[in-house]
Amino acid sequence: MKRTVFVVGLGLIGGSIALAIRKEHDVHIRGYDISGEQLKVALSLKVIDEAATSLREGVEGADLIIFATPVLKTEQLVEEIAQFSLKTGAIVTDVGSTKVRIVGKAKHLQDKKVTFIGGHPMAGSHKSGVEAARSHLFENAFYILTPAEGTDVRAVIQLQNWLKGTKATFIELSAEQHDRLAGAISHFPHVIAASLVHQIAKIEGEDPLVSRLAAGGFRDITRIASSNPAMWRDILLHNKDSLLQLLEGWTREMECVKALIEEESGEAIFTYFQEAKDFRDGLPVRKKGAIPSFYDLFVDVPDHPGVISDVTGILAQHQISLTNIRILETREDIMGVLRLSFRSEEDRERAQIHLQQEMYDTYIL
Ligand SMILES: NC(=O)c1ccc[n+]([C@@H]2O[C@H](COP(=O)([O-])OP(=O)(O)OC[C@H]3O[C@@H](n4cnc5c(N)ncnc54)[C@H](O)[C@@H]3O)[C@@H](O)[C@H]2O)c1
Ligand SMILES: O=C(O)C(=O)C[C@]1(C(=O)O)C=C[C@@H](O)C=C1
Repeated sequence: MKRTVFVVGLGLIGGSIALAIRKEHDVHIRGYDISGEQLKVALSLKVIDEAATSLREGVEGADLIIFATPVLKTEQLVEEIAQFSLKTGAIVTDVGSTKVRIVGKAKHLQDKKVTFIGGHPMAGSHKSGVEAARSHLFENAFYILTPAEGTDVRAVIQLQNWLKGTKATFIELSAEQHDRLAGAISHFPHVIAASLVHQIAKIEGEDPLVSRLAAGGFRDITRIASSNPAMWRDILLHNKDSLLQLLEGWTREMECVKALIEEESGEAIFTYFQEAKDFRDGLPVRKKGAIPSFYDLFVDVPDHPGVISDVTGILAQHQISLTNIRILETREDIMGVLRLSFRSEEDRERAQIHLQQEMYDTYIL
């Protein structure tokens, strides 16, 4: 008989995990979502095999239960299932961006003969919903697990085996360390991105030209400000202490920068940027995580209809797959720049050769 996986919350992450599990296991996937629409889409996209009508019904007989709901909800639901009948030996996990409060609530499951292991796949997107789910979303990303002290190591291995289709790299942290680090590398940057957008919105009130000029660097650094506000509200509320500490540190940092500018200390300003560049350039680039792995190729294209299909046609003709394509807006009035992303260095090299043969100017940054 097939084993049963129950996914609660069929959005971007729940859907992607379900697809990744299906790739490696012959399982029956049951889903539950508060939104009937998401459930319907998940069924029609074959992300799940069956829709549960309630949490109680969904957990029944499930071998693996995954919470992929917003973190405040997950905290409640993990406690709620403690009143239901759960299969002995089942593993319960979650994918929430915060861990301390969720893992704390999982203590209610201690007497239920199941094992709770907190989880957080460190990859995602600013998109939401099951339509955006992809089985390869977590490929090469870190997948943090936060088993509580004394957790049976066999359960941790079992969970990693369930999740091997994610092709992520598993790493174990305490829930506290997780929240401190995720606060610094993920939660806080989202606050900064949103604050930069607010700053421009205020300036726009005085000079509307500013948003038309906001391209390149501004767009890159604020992409994540387009993320789901409800999700980020919950994360900030959950990770309050780490974020308040980070905000204090950041305020001090900005005071230092302010002083450097006021004093017109050219050398110190140079060092400030140089040190940041050295650190960032030294971050691992072949993994998803702090810096995603991109094999980008830039192509100058004249601004005329059909040019994108010509470029993609050339790639298709040589069976080169793209992982992403984007028109950079900086030069829209003169000449377009296409940014093509590939899965490997080899794909990028082949694309460059074939596009150059067709007289396209290409370059790698
Ligand atoms: N988006 C990311 O980049 C990312 C990455 C890693 C982890 N996470 C975490 O994954 C979780 C889900 O995020 P997402 O991006 O998939 O969000 P999403 O909005 O795409 O999906 C969340 C789903 O949960 C459903 N839901 C909400 N309340 C519910 C309830 N009470 N019962 C059942 N379903 C309910 C929603 O209807 C929605 O379909 C969050 O905890 C988030 O912190 C997100
Ligand atoms: O790529 C993005 O859009 C993300 O914001 C993904 C991101 C991140 O901050 O890196 C967001 C939240 C998660 O908990 C993990 C990954």
